[in-house]
Amino acid sequence: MSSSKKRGNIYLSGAGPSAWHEEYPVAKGKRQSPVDINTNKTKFDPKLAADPLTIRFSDSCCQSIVNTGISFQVTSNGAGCELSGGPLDSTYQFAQFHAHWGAYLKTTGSEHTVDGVSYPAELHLVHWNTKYDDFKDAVDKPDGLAVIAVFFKRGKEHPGFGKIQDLFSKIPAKGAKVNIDFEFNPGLLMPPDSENYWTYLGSLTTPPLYESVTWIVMKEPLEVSVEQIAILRTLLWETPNGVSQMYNNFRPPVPLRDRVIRASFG
Ligand SMILES: NS(=O)(=O)c1ccc(NCc2ccco2)c([N+](=O)[O-])c1
Ligand SMILES: [Zn+2]
Repeated sequence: MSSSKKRGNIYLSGAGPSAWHEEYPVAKGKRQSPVDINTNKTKFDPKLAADPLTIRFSDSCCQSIVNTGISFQVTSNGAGCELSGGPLDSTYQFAQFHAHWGAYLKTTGSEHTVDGVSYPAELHLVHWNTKYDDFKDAVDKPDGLAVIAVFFKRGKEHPGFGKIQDLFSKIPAKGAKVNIDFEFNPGLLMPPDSENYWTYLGSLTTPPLYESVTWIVMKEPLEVSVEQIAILRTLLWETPNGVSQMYNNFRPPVPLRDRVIRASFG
């Protein structure tokens, strides 16, 4: 058991994300995530448009949903769900999606920010590089993972995401897991325009913070209803004061250091 497991909630124990470097020195590394996307400093790269990002999802790729103790996670065997092109030099296979969100009536919640502005939540669709044997082999390699980040903004209801949220009541505690016995295509969670994105080399945003992620952050947010943002907080997690509603499970942006964020659009 790593000490962080004994401490339980990585966001609420000790000083939270600002103390992660004590157990994970890489937290102060050169390619950490998330970051603020300063749109005055991003650089359009025509090569990204020349070899368009190819995002393939299927109706049959989501098997189960689990409460990981810091988010929900919809897990996939990756069948028919692959990512290639754009900034990627090989084919990546879909593994899971989860999200990060804020507190009631707060504007924070996303991990990446755009010109210093947060969204209420951020979805992560995690893929692993098929040049490696499996996810576990890929997870700590510099080119091991590719994560698509989709910002959530308050607006009209998103019925597709609602079908996933209908399962939250079945996973009330850390480790709880249920099968998904209906077809769910994660492509439903992509914004209408997924041509425009930013990309940079970064890391996992929670311990062990491996510097193994090529981030692909969609410029256009996905609309979900204000009620759906609230339903995220009906998931439960352990806190130093007992089990309570899950929220503020996000790492704030860290320094960009010597990196340039590329844009697929001018
Ligand atoms: N917020 S994220 O998409 O960057 C993210 C964070 C952590 C992990 N994993 C934590 C981990 C890896 C090995 C042991 O434990 C993953 N992931 O696994 O895709 C994704
Ligand atoms: Zn995440």
